[in-house]
Amino acid sequence: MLLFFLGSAVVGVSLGYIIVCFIIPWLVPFSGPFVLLWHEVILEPAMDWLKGSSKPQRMLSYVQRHSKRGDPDSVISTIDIFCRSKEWAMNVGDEKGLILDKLICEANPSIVLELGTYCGYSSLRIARLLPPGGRLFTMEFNPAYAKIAKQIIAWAGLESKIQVLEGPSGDLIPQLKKKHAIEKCDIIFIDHWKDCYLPDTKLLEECGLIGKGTVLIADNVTFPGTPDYLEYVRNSPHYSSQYFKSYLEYSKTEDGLEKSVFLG
Ligand SMILES: C[S@@+](CC[C@H](N)C(=O)[O-])C[C@H]1O[C@@H](n2cnc3c(N)ncnc32)[C@H](O)[C@@H]1O
Repeated sequence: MLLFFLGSAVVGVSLGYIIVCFIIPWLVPFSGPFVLLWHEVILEPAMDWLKGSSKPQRMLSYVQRHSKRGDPDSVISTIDIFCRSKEWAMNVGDEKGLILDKLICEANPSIVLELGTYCGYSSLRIARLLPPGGRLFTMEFNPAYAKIAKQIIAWAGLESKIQVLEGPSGDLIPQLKKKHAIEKCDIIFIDHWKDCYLPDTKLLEECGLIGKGTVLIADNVTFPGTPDYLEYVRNSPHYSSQYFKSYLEYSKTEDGLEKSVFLG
């Protein structure tokens, strides 16, 4: 009887171990909602508790230990390695990142605005491609994320090209013209909370920061999805819009970028 009980316990624990350590992590990348649930709601708080640090702090420390200081490409690829092999994070990621790179190079922008900095991954991708004199303004309302982003940007040596503006985009956008002498944005990379995409786009229009030729690049338009924003840019006679299919960062779930050029 005791042997049967012990045997059942060993089989149960082994099965649980296999499910938690192998089957769930293998299945997670195929389902967007599971990616977020597993990584953001289950793993991240557990790691924070076990390690006594936040994920952005662990990312910064990994970057400082494994990347070449002053080399943005090395910092970017090190963050990708961290996110693929250690902990998933909500950067635009390496696959959509290549599309973003291409769109930035095609537009050759002088002034770029980014909505949603997080740890500065996409800021680095964009800023390293700017022409001499080009500037990136990036907005982040979480002070802890903004602090890490500034340190990662400084580690990559791009602090002269990137200005991190701390606060909610809805408050910061109306200040851009006067406070930062911006006439209009050449590119706007939209990657903050998904329900802010449409109201902030309309606010940018009202403030005169979107002009003829301004290119909007919106991330996560398929997953988690931004239906109201897509409906607006795809049906407005003022925009010419194009979808670039890809995958949710560090996963196998479909996602994509929407490029929308303001026609005037
Ligand atoms: C998806 S992450 C940005 C990822 C980043 N663009 C990258 O690819 O590396 C979204 C970020 O936007 C910030 N955020 C969300 N809504 C915001 C708002 N209204 N104003 C400023 N920051 C916001 C969040 O705190 C979060 O850090």
